[in-house]
Amino acid sequence: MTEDFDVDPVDKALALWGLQNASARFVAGRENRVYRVEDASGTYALRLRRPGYRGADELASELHWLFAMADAGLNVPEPQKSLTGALMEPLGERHVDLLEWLSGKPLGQSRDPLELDDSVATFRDLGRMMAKLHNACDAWQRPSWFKRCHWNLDGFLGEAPLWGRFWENSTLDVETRTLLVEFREKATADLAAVQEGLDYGLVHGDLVRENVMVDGDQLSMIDFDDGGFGFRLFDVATALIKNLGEPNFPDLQAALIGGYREYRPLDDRHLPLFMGLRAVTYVGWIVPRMEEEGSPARNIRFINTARDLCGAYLNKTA
Ligand SMILES: Nc1ncnc2c1ncn2[C@@H]1O[C@H](COP(=O)(O)OP(=O)(O)O)[C@@H](O)[C@H]1O
Ligand SMILES: N[C@@H](CCOP(=O)(O)O)C(=O)O
Repeated sequence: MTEDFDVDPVDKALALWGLQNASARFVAGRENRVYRVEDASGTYALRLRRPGYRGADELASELHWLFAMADAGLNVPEPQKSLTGALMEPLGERHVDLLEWLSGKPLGQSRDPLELDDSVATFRDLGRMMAKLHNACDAWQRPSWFKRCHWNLDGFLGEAPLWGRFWENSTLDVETRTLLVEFREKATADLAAVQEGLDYGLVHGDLVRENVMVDGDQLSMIDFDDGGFGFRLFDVATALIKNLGEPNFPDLQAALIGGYREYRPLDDRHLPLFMGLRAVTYVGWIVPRMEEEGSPARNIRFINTARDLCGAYLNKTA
């Protein structure tokens, strides 16, 4: 369903935060609708959350989590309270929230080569920031009603994976489908065998380049929409997967893991499994989005990455 969100709902939303005189510029709308809002009091990200993706309890959980992480000194956008003192407000069929606007620009775009002065140093910093996030998550006392998704065995590989039944993507050729089905079976057995020993807790879930902001030597994280309970290696795999084409990928990986280990232990023996798991999530994610602009090319890219990573995993562990 398309919605015609022009000035009206945005004005209504701004008024809920007492920002009726602020200027608002549309920034993004593929998932949530995001506006950059500015007035004398500061700059903010107004988010009209997409309907149907997360329940009100999950959205509220995300905001309380974010608030706690900002409070703990993490570089994340602090949610702003509305005039009623709430972190989010209902607006029609949606919920809206207002976050602190973080300075800088995204670390990169998925399809383009990285353009960083020192990509290895940046990935070391990213590893450090990720470990600090995991530490702060473990230290945080969650409210009893806290509810987020679970990136666990079922969430990746069960009958209804969080991002969809990747093996049923109708564009898969027979050979690739067979490979992904085989990966699903093997990954299920392997994850079941090792999961008890793996670091598990709250994870960002989508630390791709677009969700890491860079301002000078300062990094920050946005978009906790897919955050939930998960294996910490999932965050590592997510941060790495869109960089596989970088000529210095092994150095980026080593730097990320090295930076992480400065603040938190990390057993990376099962990283290839999580690279495969991360890759197949995208093959499922694209299925209901196949008609969107850019989707055919994205779909091919996701399938190729999954074929490479899952194929490598199966060959290595055969
Ligand atoms: N707090 C923020 N500070 C700065 N930029 C933001 C902030 N929140 C969102 N943005 C910008 O808006 C874009 C979309 O926001 P995001 O939360 O990633 O939504 P979605 O994943 O739904 O597209 C981001 O890529 C970023 O450019
Ligand atoms: N989950 C991503 C998928 C887009 O991947 P990309 O590699 O094309 O950037 C999203 O939310 O956009």
